Amino acid sequence: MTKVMVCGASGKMGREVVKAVHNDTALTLIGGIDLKQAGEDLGIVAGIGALNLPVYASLENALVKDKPDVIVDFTSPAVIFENAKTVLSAGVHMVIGTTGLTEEQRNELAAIGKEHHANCLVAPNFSLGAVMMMKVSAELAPYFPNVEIIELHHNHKYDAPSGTSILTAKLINEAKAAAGAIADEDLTRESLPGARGAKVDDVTIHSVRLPGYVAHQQVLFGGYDETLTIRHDSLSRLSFMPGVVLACKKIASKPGLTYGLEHYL
Ligand SMILES: NC(=O)C1=CN([C@@H]2O[C@H](COP(=O)(O)OP(=O)(O)OC[C@H]3O[C@@H](n4cnc5c(N)ncnc54)[C@H](OP(=O)(O)O)[C@@H]3O)[C@@H](O)[C@H]2O)C=CC1
Ligand SMILES: O=C(O)C1=N[C@H](C(=O)O)C[C@H](O)C1
Repeated sequence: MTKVMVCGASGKMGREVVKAVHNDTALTLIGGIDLKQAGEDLGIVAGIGALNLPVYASLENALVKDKPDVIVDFTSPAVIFENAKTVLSAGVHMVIGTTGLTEEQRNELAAIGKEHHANCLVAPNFSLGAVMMMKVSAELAPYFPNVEIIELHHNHKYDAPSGTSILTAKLINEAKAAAGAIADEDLTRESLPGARGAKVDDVTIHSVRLPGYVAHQQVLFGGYDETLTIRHDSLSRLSFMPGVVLACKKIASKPGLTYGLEHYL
């Protein structure tokens, strides 16, 4: 049985992860970490009734009390780098759903994990549909090198652009570079700063934040008198749970730091 702790346990994602891990027969939930709900019962925090499991005030507190096989982190871009350093240095595998890690930070974490024999998955999106959207977008990009992304999220999201859109743009840019495909030059002048969105190399990303949305993304390809749009919608946070559970089960057999759930499928 794989012993799992959930960091960010009382958050929107954390509560769903607590339930999903608790409901899986191959995983054993042993505790959670969350600042404000520390000292409470993890099951009560997740809304499923008492489980007689602790919520710790910090990762450090949790790791001196018990040693999980895996820590799943859904906290915030402001703390994820420090959290990951703490977990990997303790020799514990880490499944990271939290967005915001830079390439440089991922490289540093890979080195720490290697030194302490701890594996790490950084997955900006755990839903199967989103992974397929990214894969198909990369396959289309050499044929349609003119591409923009619109990502739409709830208004409590910490970051913009989303982690998913950044990884999508990276995969598209890599596919275009490998094929030698080049987009038309964008000669537009912005009459209002920000009107054309943000660039990740050759791909423009537009971020929408509104109440009512969960997590959605469109990848728009423009061609010769035609357009092609790929759209993915997470209708609730349950869409991420099969990917999180799969990652907890597989991480012990995936050495090093992996970026993207596609490498686990
Ligand atoms: N990879 C994926 O598939 C997905 C990734 N995400 C990402 O996950 C992250 C969290 O999203 P979401 O659940 O919506 O956010 P929430 O704000 O709902 O939850 C974050 C939780 O983490 C807690 N927290 C903050 N700092 C710490 C810390 N140092 N130690 C322990 N707990 C801490 C917060 O507590 P407090 O409120 O007290 O600060 C809060 O309870 C974001 O980066 C988001 O983009 C979201 C959905 C899917
Ligand atoms: O904050 C969110 O909600 C989400 N964050 C991730 C991202 O930034 O891509 C994954 C998903 O889009 C939901």
